[in-house]
Amino acid sequence: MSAVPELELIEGFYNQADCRQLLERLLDEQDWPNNRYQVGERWFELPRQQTWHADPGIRYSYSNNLLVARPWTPLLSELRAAIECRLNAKFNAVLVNLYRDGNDYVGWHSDNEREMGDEPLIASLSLGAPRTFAYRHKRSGEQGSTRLNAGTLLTMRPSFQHDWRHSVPPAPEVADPRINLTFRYVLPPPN
Ligand SMILES: O=C(O)CCC(=O)C(=O)O
Ligand SMILES: [Fe+2]
Repeated sequence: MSAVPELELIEGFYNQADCRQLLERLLDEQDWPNNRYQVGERWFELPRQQTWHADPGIRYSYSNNLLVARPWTPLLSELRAAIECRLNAKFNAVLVNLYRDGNDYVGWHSDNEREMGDEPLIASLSLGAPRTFAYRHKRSGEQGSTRLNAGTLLTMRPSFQHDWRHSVPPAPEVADPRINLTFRYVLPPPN
């Protein structure tokens, strides 16, 4: 259940034992890059770490120079297959975010890049420390939030990106890491 119809929550998509193992494997296997990036003359530091994996030929300009597409690892492919099967959907890319502790966050945004087309369906799997997922309507300002526990699969329907922004705000009391994977379908480049 969730407060807005554009979001669908499936709690316990993975059980707690599986979640612990998946988190450990991802922390260990993912090769987290340096999270500093440059825009013009200025350097910024991303307030989390992330890797981007996509099928061959898929290009995506999220955060411009930060995202170099990597191949799917066996573990990421396994997660993709399980989620595709449950949701009866297809994904060709995943953004893996590591929130090292409660100081890491993602600011207000919507995932509406042109490369995802007009109807972006995004599936988001959470592992590790529970964090708050907040959303705010672009026009009315209506706000809401939901807690994303380990093992929760959140589906964001296309209209969610049209009408709402979302964020995972800092939570300084959280000491443990969280990994979130957002599976996406990016349109192949035209040619
Ligand atoms: O960590 C989350 O739950 C959300 C991540 C997110 O919004 C994104 O990757 O675009
Ligand atoms: Fe997002």
